[in-house]
Amino acid sequence: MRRHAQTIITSVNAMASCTVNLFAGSSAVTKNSQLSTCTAYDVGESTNIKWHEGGVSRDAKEQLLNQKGCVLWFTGLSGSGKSTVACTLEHALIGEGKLTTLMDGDNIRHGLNSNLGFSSTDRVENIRRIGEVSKLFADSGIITLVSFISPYRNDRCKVRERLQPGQFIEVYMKVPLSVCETRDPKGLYKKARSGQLKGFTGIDDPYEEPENAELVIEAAGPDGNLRRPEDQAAQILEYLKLKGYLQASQK
Ligand SMILES: Nc1ncnc2c1ncn2[C@@H]1O[C@H](COP(=O)(O)OS(=O)(=O)O)[C@@H](OP(=O)(O)O)[C@H]1O
Ligand SMILES: Nc1ncnc2c1ncn2[C@@H]1O[C@H](COP(=O)(O)OP(=O)(O)O)[C@@H](O)[C@H]1O
Repeated sequence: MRRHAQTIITSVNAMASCTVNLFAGSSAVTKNSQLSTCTAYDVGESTNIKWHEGGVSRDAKEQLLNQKGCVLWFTGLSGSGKSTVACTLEHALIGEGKLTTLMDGDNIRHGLNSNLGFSSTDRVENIRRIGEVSKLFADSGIITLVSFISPYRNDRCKVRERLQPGQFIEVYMKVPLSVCETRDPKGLYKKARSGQLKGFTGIDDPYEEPENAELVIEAAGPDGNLRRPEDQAAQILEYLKLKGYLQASQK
């Protein structure tokens, strides 16, 4: 009962700051009208909408889970190991008693984003949409792993801007094209090289490397040998522990 009351107080306090963060990162927000009880806004294509305040705060959820909600954004060429390492890391986090979710480009394109292809316009929308979904998860205190090529720097920056400072952790799978191409588990590089597949990232579509990624996961270790996915995932887990993501803020 006491804990319940505390949670409610925290939520009410959080409501006060809600309006400040309301439209952070949104574009084209204009006041539309003063309705009888509230102010209505136009946002993008949506008109006469109002933000509903008063949900349970992120902090209350983080206390419940004893972790900090964040987005681990894996980016890199096809075959760089994004899915493998994200998956390995997710298992390790669950082993530590943490709540996670994992969104993978290939899988999300089977459902939510099945209406998108690989034109630059569609890739932009793919990343915008997943950026928004990942924000919803992170704002619920969940450690959110996102594994998309996300080739354009500007799109990744926009997702970062939508999140609170420290909530977006860019993980760059820095694996040379030659290594990815040798792996080629789906035979897509072969198809792209032969001209059967057009607009393939790294071949005839650009990949813009991150400039300030929180984590750069190198393909090879100091001995020059290729690193194992388990070791790459361990590097990320260590970072999360060191930076305090695996516990809630102290009260
Ligand atoms: N033209 C082209 N370019 C790049 N990748 C292609 C393409 N066509 C299909 N695929 C397959 O789709 C997977 C990448 O999807 P993403 O949603 O991560 O791509 S993006 O972020 O919108 O660029 C990617 O999966 P991964 O290999 O896991 O990265 C490919 O299997
Ligand atoms: N660290 C690694 N060392 C060797 N092979 C790897 C490593 N990480 C991934 N792989 C292999 O490379 C291929 C591509 O990995 P995947 O995780 O599907 O990459 P992506 O999601 O970036 O396309 C798979 O066959 C996987 O088993």
